[in-house]
Amino acid sequence: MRFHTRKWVKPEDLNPNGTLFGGRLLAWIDEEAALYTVIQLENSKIVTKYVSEINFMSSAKQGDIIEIGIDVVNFGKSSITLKCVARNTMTRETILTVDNIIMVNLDENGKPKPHGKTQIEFVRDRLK
Ligand SMILES: CCCCCCCCCCCCCCCC(=O)SCCNC(=O)CCNC(=O)[C@H](O)C(C)(C)COP(=O)(O)OP(=O)(O)OC[C@H]1O[C@@H](n2cnc3c(N)ncnc32)[C@H](O)[C@@H]1OP(=O)(O)O
Repeated sequence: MRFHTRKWVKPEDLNPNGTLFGGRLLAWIDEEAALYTVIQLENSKIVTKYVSEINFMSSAKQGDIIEIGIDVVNFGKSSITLKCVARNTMTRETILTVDNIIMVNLDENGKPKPHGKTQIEFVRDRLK
């Protein structure tokens, strides 16, 4: 799994207990999954369709740095299934895992559209 994104936990990211607000982390993950999908499917019209169980395993505090990793579980016809791990850079503890995030490729009318992709592509390979 590749960890592309880092986030710094700031005061506005905390819950009343003083630890990272779970909803904030989920928003970061949704954004990361959307960007990953846009790049892989080469289409900016995509949506989050389904998110499986989310397992919060540890927390983070102000000043911690969070890394978000995404990997592809499956390429469907119009969908792509991703999995995600968020971890604390300093402690290397896993903060949460999400087994299945289903993103759907859309046409101009907002209907599912086949994306034609079957494997992860890297930008450097597209340039060849
Ligand atoms: C350098 C780059 C710069 C880029 C710079 C621009 C960036 C720009 C980003 C903009 C992107 C932001 C995105 C942010 C993330 C949101 O905020 S998304 C907003 C929240 N999500 C939504 O509003 C989605 C609302 N739902 C829908 O519109 C419809 O349900 C959908 C998604 C069109 C699907 O319609 P549907 O009739 O259910 O379609 P259906 O054909 O049954 O299923 C489609 C696929 O989904 C699968 N599926 C459907 N339901 C399920 C389910 N419950 N479980 C599993 N799979 C399912 C099906 O199996 C099918 O997969 P395939 O077999 O085709 O692979």
